[in-house]
Amino acid sequence: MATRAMLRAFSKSTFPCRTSQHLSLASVSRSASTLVLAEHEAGSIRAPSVSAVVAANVLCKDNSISVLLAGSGPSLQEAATHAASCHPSVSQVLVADSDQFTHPIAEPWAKLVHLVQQKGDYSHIIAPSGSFGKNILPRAAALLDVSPITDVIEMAESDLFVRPIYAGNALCTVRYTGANPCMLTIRSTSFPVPPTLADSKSKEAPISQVDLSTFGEDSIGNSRYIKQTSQDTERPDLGNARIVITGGRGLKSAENFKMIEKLAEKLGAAVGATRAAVDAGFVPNELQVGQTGKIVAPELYMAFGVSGAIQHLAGMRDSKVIVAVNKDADAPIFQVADYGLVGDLFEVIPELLEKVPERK
Ligand SMILES: Cc1cc2nc3c(=O)[nH]c(=O)nc-3n(C[C@H](O)[C@H](O)[C@H](O)COP(=O)(O)OP(=O)(O)OC[C@H]3O[C@@H](n4cnc5c(N)ncnc54)[C@H](O)[C@@H]3O)c2cc1C
Repeated sequence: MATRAMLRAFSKSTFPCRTSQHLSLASVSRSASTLVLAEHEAGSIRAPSVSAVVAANVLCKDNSISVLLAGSGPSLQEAATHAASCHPSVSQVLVADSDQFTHPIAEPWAKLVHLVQQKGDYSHIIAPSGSFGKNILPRAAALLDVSPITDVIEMAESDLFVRPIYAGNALCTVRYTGANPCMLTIRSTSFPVPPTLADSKSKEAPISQVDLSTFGEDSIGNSRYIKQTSQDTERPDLGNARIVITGGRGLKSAENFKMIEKLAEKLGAAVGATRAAVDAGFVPNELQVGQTGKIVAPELYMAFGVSGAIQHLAGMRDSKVIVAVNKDADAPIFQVADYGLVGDLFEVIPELLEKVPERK
């Protein structure tokens, strides 16, 4: 069985596809002052937004990171307090408090970014590469007349970034030669929050309100908030979980998929799925892992009845330890697995459920 280490070495060093899109040789000199667009929930800024601060810190060693939060009500103020102490490099938190931001709709947010950029003249604007950042950043970039760079996994220099292309099979180095601001979405799995940071109580940055007096009512645009549905809050968030248990088409039905959920419960894990499992209606599409789903990099990724299509691997190949169970010994998932078991998942999962102790 080819080991994952071999595959990684192949794709990251000897694979001939590390491309360079150096648009011009002239390097743009910037003194970095970065604005991070942060998403918050229940009075805290979300983990991917803290990763965006970690990424911003690679650019700005001189503590000049501003965090922008928008919303309304008391939970916004709680989130601002959290943002103010989430990383020692945060120099200020900007809060836009208005009913227009109660839901993260892209149009008013993009207009807000435009307004804040006009006042702050930031060299970089960074958002995490989830649905929040992917929704807002391109619109804000259009308003600011710059071209964003998405899915950055490495900040090589303040204007040189690495991002995956072809479903993660090649890495592309891009030099930004446009005008300020350089707008980026970052993959949070590539900028993990150091555990020591979560434990430490860092200094509190000042919090100030964004002046919205010039912010018109016309920013609502064509989008309308209908409702938000989210996964069971008892379970860890798929994007940040330490363990992910994924089921594929091999599970055969939504009823059988419940075995995956039971195992995840026992292990305190998040549940993932392949696109085939989602398309077959076993689980909702928020659980999809892969090129067109979520990108995960947990400590442990267990895949049951997953063939290992390239589009699926694009979302999980950076997991620390990969375990695969498949009845087909030639399934491509075994090429990236650290531990592989050729077997019938309908025998393996019940046995695991029996042997794994209940969580206290
Ligand atoms: C543009 C594009 C984007 C895509 N994006 C994604 C994406 O984001 N995520 C994604 O996952 N896919 C994505 N896909 C789809 C992808 O190409 C595959 O079709 C999909 O990942 C296959 O899912 P699967 O492994 O569950 O199903 P299959 O490929 O059908 O594999 C099922 C596996 O289960 C095994 N199996 C069956 N029964 C058992 C059993 N009893 N015990 C053990 N093993 C068993 C089989 O041997 C087989 O290997 C995308 C495709 C395209 C074209």
